[in-house]
Amino acid sequence: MHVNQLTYRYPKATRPVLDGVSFTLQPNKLNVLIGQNGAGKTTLFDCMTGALPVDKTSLELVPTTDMLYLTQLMYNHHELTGKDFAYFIGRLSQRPDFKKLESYVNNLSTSREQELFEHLWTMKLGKMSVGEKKWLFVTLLSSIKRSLYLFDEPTSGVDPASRIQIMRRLQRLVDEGKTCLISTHQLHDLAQLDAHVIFLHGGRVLYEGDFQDWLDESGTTDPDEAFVRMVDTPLDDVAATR
Ligand SMILES: Nc1ncnc2c1ncn2[C@@H]1O[C@H](COP(=O)(O)OP(=O)(O)OP(=O)(O)O)[C@@H](O)[C@H]1O
Repeated sequence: MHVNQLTYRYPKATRPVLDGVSFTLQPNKLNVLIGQNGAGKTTLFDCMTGALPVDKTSLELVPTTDMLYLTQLMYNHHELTGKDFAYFIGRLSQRPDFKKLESYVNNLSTSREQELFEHLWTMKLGKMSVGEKKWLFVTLLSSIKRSLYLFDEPTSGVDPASRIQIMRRLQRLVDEGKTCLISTHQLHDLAQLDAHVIFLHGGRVLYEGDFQDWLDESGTTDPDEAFVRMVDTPLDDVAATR
């Protein structure tokens, strides 16, 4: 799946947020979109999923009905319990067997995940912590069968242990042959994964490739430092590499 020369400008904005963005999603790696606040990551997800109107010829993806997109603004009805939300997801995915707690729990890989799921089953969404809700949403939504999964910052506000659980769940999707694109600011988490990095900067893709190669090219083992070095690159130099 490819994105080719995608351009998007918000109405009334003077400059496009995305200005000829091109990359190829790797099916066997976790694709990770990184970039500064305001670089256009959410805008890119919205363009890819049809939430924003773009020239369709710039998108070589599966149909939107075969995508799953978890936005940062997660659906949130405070009175719904984890179980209610699971029913809702079960209806979406047309999998009636998801009406039972056991069918979810059996799918979970660790006892910690199983305990957390049972804990959240009867809890209202309004009472869950940010991290608990994110973990629950990613866990339930990743059970829906799609070819392309897009998760906008699935681990922001999540403690390190739960971040690892979420990343493992995403890795499992990749292992099952699904294509997965996430955005994150937690770059150290990527060291544990086989990540394909897409670095968005100045409206363009400044780097696309393996996480480890990116570190090597940046001349540091610290991904945060590599990030700073990239965003410190003058935009004229970005233009020169186009
Ligand atoms: N509806 C809108 N109208 C006009 N400008 C917008 C709109 N939504 C976002 N923008 C602008 O587009 C730019 C990209 O925003 P976007 O949310 O895509 O960034 P992001 O990379 O996801 O940032 P973050 O890491 O903070 O989540 C920002 O400058 C933002 O102010």
